[in-house]
Amino acid sequence: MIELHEVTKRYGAATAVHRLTLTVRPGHVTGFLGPNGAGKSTTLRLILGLHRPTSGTVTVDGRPFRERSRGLRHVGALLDAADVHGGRTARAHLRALAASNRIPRARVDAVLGDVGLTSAARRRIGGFSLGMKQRLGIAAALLGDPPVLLFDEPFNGLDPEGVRWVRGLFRRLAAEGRTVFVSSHLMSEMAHTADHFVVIGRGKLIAEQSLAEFAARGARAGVAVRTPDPVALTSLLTAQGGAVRPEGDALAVTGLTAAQVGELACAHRVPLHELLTRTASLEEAFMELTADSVDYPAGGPR
Ligand SMILES: Nc1ncnc2c1ncn2[C@@H]1O[C@H](COP(=O)(O)OP(=O)(O)OP(=O)(O)O)[C@@H](O)[C@H]1O
Repeated sequence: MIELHEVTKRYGAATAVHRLTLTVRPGHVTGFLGPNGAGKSTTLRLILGLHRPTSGTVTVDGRPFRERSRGLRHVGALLDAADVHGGRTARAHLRALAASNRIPRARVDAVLGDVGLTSAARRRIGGFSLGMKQRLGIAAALLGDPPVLLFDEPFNGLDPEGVRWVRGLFRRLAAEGRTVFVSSHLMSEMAHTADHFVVIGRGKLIAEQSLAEFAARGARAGVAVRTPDPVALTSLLTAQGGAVRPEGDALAVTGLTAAQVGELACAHRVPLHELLTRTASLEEAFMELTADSVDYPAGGPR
């Protein structure tokens, strides 16, 4: 379990993380989302003890991570796949990590196999593609068979097969009872990978919830219905407390379930041509949640 309590991190006058309190639990893949500059990488570095909080406490399984020797046995992390010694071979890199964490050498070839790099084990890392470096970084995170795993943007540079593999790997690690905390900008990937989400903006917690709760909160969540008699149906639905607005040739309804809409229409003999429950995509929900916290919005099309 990862616990942050009232954590603030300032760099000079800039506040990267502001009074952040959150718990990341075992048995789940928890997605860590936020716009550029929201404080995700800083938070991961605080968890790993690479930065000290200006105030507040950060613990992993009840203790600050910094206090643990042989850290890779407790927490495996991939922060920056490019941050490796290019002159070393993949195997030498992992052997050095294993030796300094008293991890049996046999684990090195095991994790190289797990990430599909066995045939590249003797090659120098400097010649690796970004995707291969990501795989190597994931191998390093798995090396100590740790109960807690942190990944910063792990999908970067991976081909579709790699993305699918990482997705399955994270789910497997969580199913084994580990804590898996993953930051990513790829909402669609996270929707397929994570079952819990933590969203931050400008260093502050915006939401901490399950995938279902997250998707249900978007403005597009609700019921869509098509009928040849929208006037009659609109007055029926609003009389029952629903909010109705036209959307193309359909009506978007909130405040009533699809079952309620269908039963009302049936009872009053209003024909329906289509009736469906909609959830917002993760991306839509994310955009709505973070709309006020975007530091670097892109200009619109010109
Ligand atoms: N070492 C540092 N010195 C000064 N400011 C920093 C430092 N590291 C981060 N910051 C600032 O803290 C804020 C949060 O940065 P951070 O990298 O944690 O965000 P992020 O959510 O990981 O962003 P991105 O999605 O773009 O990677 C930013 O405003 C950044 O400029």
